[in-house]
Amino acid sequence: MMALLGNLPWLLLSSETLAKVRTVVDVVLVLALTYGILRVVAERRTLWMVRGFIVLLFAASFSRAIELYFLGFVLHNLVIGSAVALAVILQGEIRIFLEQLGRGQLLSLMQPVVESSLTNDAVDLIVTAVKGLSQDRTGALILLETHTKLSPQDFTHAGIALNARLSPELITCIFQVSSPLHDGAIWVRGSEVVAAKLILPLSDRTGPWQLGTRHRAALGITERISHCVCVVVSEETGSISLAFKGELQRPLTSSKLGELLRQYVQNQATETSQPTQRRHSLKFWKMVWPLR
Ligand SMILES: Nc1ncnc2c1ncn2[C@@H]1O[C@H](COP(=O)(O)OP(=O)(O)OP(=O)(O)O)[C@@H](O)[C@H]1O
Repeated sequence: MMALLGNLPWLLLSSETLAKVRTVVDVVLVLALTYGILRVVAERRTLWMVRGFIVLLFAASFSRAIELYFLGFVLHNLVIGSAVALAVILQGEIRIFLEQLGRGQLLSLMQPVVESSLTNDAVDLIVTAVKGLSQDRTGALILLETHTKLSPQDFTHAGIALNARLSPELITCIFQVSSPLHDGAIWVRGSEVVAAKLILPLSDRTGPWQLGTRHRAALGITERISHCVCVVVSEETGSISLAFKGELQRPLTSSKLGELLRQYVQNQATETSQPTQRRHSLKFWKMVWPLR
């Protein structure tokens, strides 16, 4: 009886309408799944891969729908190959996705991406360290996350994990030439030094100055990823530079560096204090469409 009552609304619909409803539900579910996956994947290059995969998937389905069987066959096999490659590359993200599914936290897939922040306190500590390094002409490369997490795949080599509390003494110590960790960059998230000895992707640009590899590494990572800034101290001259979105500001005094970094903190706070709903839709469209 209950089953009959439950089926009543469906019985009232014609089979044609039912087919249309089913198609709409099907499309909505696929879009929701795509949205969920894109929400979990915060990192830009990973997002490119996932987006490429989704395009391939749609292309394969579309070519079959319009009966281009040979193209459909090739695309279908490409999808399978890419799925295997993605499963290997995106182990971490897939694990998070499956964990959330397993815990029944479907709604959390729609939540904003977890954000980590560069704080004014962290800026003060970094500026103190940079001031000392600059005076001693100790070369340094400090990568700072701003409002979205970086991941080891962003780097050419992810270095050595530290997960240590940020302090001027720690930074100074790491960059001493005698330290086994001094070569490469350090990665700072909030008030933590996540890792040292990172190798960053190099930029092809040399700019008006004949830039060495330390500065080109700062440009390289900030060209590729917009949610980070990179502080460079030149070993040769002690000059301080700041890279953001592939642009280098130099030479800076330590107080100017502090001022610029606090501005980033301020911008980040403004960005994350937008009404949640608007932020969701903006982030979604930013993810689906505009990546440089
Ligand atoms: N891809 C990279 N990622 C991270 N660090 C790097 C990278 N390439 C070079 N470095 C760091 O830069 C150092 C070499 O700096 P180099 O003299 O070539 O650059 P620079 O920009 O002229 O810097 P400086 O003015 O300090 O000499 C290396 O010892 C290493 O610590």
